[in-house]
Amino acid sequence: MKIGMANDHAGTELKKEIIALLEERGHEVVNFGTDTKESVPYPKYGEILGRAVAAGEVDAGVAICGTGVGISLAANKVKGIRAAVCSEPVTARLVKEHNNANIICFGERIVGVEMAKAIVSAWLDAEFQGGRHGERVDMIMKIEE
Ligand SMILES: O=C[C@H](O)[C@H](O)[C@H](O)COP(=O)(O)O
Repeated sequence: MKIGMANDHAGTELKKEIIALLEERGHEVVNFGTDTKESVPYPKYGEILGRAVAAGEVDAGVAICGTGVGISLAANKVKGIRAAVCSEPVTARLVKEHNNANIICFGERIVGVEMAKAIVSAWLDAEFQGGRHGERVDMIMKIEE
């Protein structure tokens, strides 16, 4: 898959580890920045990633900020985006299986490197289950109309 990555200054270090994981797993990574610790606004990066996923420029996205929340709120404002904040892998699996989350988010100030890798792996390994979950996701997407 082609996976987009975006983060603010609070996610720069963890992003490097996640890019390495994604590349080890054979994915192509598109890095939308930021790549320094100079303070930048997370809404900008959430929006950039959200628009790239919604446009099909990338297949899915990983977003990091201090908590994962701010960047998820921004990404979720883009039509077609279901960005989910996770701090452990069970939720990460379920947001794919039940909610078909197309962006996974977490906080560098909240989770360690190994937990973040476990979150990303659980999300990538899971499959959307459709059925009743598909009907509910459709209901969410209709709210955008
Ligand atoms: O939800 C917001 C994120 O956690 C940001 O990364 C955080 O607010 C940045 O905080 P600061 O500007 O104090 O580094």
